[in-house]
Amino acid sequence: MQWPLEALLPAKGTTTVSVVLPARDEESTVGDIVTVIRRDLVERTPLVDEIIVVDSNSTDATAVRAAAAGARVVAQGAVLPQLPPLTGKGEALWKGLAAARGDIIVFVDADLRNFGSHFVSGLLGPLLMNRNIQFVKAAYERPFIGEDGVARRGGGGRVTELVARPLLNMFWPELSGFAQPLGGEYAARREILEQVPFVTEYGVEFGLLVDLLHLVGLDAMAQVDLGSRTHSHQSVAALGRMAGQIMATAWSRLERQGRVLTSEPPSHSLLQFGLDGDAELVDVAVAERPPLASLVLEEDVA
Ligand SMILES: O=c1ccn([C@@H]2O[C@H](COP(=O)(O)OP(=O)(O)O[C@H]3O[C@H](CO)[C@@H](O)[C@H](O)[C@H]3O)[C@@H](O)[C@H]2O)c(=O)[nH]1
Ligand SMILES: O=C(O)[C@H](O)COP(=O)(O)O
Repeated sequence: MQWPLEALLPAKGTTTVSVVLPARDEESTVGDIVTVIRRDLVERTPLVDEIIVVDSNSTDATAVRAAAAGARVVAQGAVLPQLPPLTGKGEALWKGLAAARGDIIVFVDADLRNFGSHFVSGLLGPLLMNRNIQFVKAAYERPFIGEDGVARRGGGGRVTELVARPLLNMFWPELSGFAQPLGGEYAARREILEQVPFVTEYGVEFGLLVDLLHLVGLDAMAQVDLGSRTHSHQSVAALGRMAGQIMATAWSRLERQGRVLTSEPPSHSLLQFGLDGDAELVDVAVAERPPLASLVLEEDVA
């Protein structure tokens, strides 16, 4: 289904829309993405009310590039500074939600290499046109772009294929129809995002899908086909750590839903081996932020 801007604009009415981009060291892509959103969806067709880049402890020029392109840049640690800081992508998204003012929040990764404004307008389509829809997830083909620059169809999304999809089919088969459960592009109404916890690190997308299914039910969750998505690939070792975080997230939800009983908690240590046989013990634990709506801020009680 197509979502022409001329149909979306009247449907938007007074609804406000925030686009939130979590970004850690994305100086090479974040500026172009912000520029396209601002040009197409703020200036030409005013569908988007604010663009926020959450600078996730970058050590490069991410914040400068994002601001120069027209985003409001917030440092992850500067949002809700009274809370002890946590790390990772989930933390960046939760802080982005806290900083955003829109009725609808659109999350977009800041490392996309083939970004077009249809990523945002496509995600907005079902939410603006149908009041019953609460959450929209993007689907796309995910090629793997090798060092030779050649795109290999079906080669991307390795953690999705090897970890997330099998886990979802095993334990939450209602969610198996989401073609890209780990993808970073999705949109939702603020009021439901504020009612679910956010897992830190890379467990956030898996946790949100499972928790939102519980909160709003499958009929309120939609999917849009956005064509193809290319991004920066991480190393296999980094994806191993991501996989560990996603398994830890799945386990926490199984426990919470009373579907597993455990006499001792699973280990969160992962022993990884380098090319020289050198071993490194890494921590794949994930923390969790509470639903934003449950947060009693000091200024609220004062
Ligand atoms: O500590 C972090 C780590 C990442 N990011 C940003 O989050 C986005 C996605 O991170 P990336 O490292 O590119 O993740 P992928 O390897 O692409 O992982 C995929 O799978 C993850 C687990 O579901 C999702 O979080 C990602 O969105 C999805 O693209 C990018 O804009 C990053 O800059 C942060 O803001 N803070
Ligand atoms: O979603 C995933 O599986 C991870 O982002 C890894 O993606 P990649 O295999 O395309 O790097």
